Amino acid sequence: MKTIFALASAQGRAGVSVIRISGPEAFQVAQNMAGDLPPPRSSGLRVLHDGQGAPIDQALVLTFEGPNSFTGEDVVEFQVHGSIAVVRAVLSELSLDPAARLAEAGEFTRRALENGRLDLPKVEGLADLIDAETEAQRKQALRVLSGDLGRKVEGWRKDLIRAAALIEATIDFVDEDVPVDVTPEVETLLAGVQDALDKEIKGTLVAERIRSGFEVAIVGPPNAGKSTLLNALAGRDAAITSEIAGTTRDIIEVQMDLGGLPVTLLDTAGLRDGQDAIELIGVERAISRAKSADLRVFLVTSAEELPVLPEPDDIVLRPKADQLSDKGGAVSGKTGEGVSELISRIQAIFQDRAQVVGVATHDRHRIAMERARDDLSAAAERLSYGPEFYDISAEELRSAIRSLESLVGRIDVENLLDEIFSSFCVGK
Ligand SMILES: Nc1nc2c(ncn2[C@@H]2O[C@H](COP(=O)(O)OP(=O)(O)OP(=O)(O)O)[C@@H](O)[C@H]2O)c(=O)[nH]1
Ligand SMILES: [K+]
Ligand SMILES: [Mg+2]
Repeated sequence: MKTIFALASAQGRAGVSVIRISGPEAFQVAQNMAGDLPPPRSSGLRVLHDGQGAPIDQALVLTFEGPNSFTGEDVVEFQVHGSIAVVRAVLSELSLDPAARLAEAGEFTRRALENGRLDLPKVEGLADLIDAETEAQRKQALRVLSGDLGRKVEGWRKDLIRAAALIEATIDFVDEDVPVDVTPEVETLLAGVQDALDKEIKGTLVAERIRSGFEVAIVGPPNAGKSTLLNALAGRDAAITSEIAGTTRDIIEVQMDLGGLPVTLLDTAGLRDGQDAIELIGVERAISRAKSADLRVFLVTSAEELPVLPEPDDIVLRPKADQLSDKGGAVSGKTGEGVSELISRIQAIFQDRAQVVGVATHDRHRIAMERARDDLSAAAERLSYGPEFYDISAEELRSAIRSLESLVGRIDVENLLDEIFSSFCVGK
């Protein structure tokens, strides 16, 4: 394994930049620049030199001896002044060392995985944590990174292995006429895992929203004040507003952090018939995006104006509250009346939906769990056909176990790695 190095902190000017070196020759490579290293798991101030002995910068040097490091290999970190020139000089000096090369994107994490320092969900959690922009995203990523999913999968796996063993034991006794009915215990084990899988599968769909954002579409007739409301919610002039009906045509998207939850607000074209061809395309898009959004805010003066049937959580408000004497259920983007109530309402709806998120958070998790669940129901059904089907039932259980193992990366990992690591940047 070649020793690798990279800038581990963000590119550009900063107070401090961190350069990480990992691999069997990390200590030697670091010594060539820093002289004597501090003992493992401690830090020391050193002057980094180039090959001619000229100083580059003063650095705080941290040493970690494998396997007790992020990658599981010997690791040295240089904390240097966060200057573009300093970082460039240190990296180019390191690249002159024949014992080391620049790391590829995600290569540190990949080594951590290969050395058993992280399992696959933890790698995904780490990627999510690095990408996290809101509180909900940070918490969700941390749950994955903490290894909860790996522990849960281990529990399910144990239950299924026990169930398979019970079935197989019965198969051995079938000829000997020993009446051991293990099916009640097997059924209980299978039902327990199936239940848990169902819950987690449901949660992954919402978890995906926490990562990418919940969509909220604002819909209503032309000139209802949709764009004005969007601007008020976003706190900036994201959409053009005017007294001309049919101002908005394309869908305008604004990303917001709503009480820690990522939300994408959609402003849509006013819904009406028989205008020019371009406006009609806008109306079609408005309707289809409104339907697929997670929530709709209708700005309408009467029920007849509703373009689609509201779903249970949807919010129906009357526009231009400032012009109404009865302001109940009305909002005004212009004066701000009712806007903070609307924000709280949207926030409460999504916080409520976010409750169902368990420890599985990725599409990859969902797909593996769905496969396991399908195998489990097949196994359970077969079991009920009687002893002649125990063989095939046990085989289906083993297939379910394999699906769960792929979830934590025990098997079938190689083809997944490239996909997962492609989202990492160099130095992670
Ligand atoms: N009095 C009052 N006027 C408003 C309010 N909201 C919007 N308006 C005015 O109503 C007109 C239309 O506002 P827009 O925000 O462009 O309406 P829209 O629903 O986006 O219109 P389209 O994009 O054409 O469908 C503008 O002249 C706004 O200034 C409000 O709350 N109160
Ligand atoms: K308008
Ligand atoms: Mg508009």
